[in-house]
Amino acid sequence: MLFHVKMTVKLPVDMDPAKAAQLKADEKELAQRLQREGSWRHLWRIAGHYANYSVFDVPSVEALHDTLMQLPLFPYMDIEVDGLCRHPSSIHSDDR
Ligand SMILES: O=C(O)CC1=CCC(=O)O1
Repeated sequence: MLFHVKMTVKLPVDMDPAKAAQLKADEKELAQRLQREGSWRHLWRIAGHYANYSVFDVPSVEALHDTLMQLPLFPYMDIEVDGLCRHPSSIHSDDR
């Protein structure tokens, strides 16, 4: 199942810079592992915002929820999710 996810990062302005740097490093490590494994299909910065648009390919809504919950930045993000399905006019033979 494909999901379009918007993540907006909202770190507290008074967060210890070392803690913020560690969270970002941990987030990057997990995000890159999930990309290599194939479940985090796309990761795009939204220009001008501390936010991203991502596409996840996971077996279920529960799997998406579990994945998002384990992100180190999860407590500091607003997350919006849209489920995706094939458009009848799409010319692509698979969902990539
Ligand atoms: O910077 C972001 O948009 C949050 C984030 C997601 C994966 C990552 O490495 O950072």
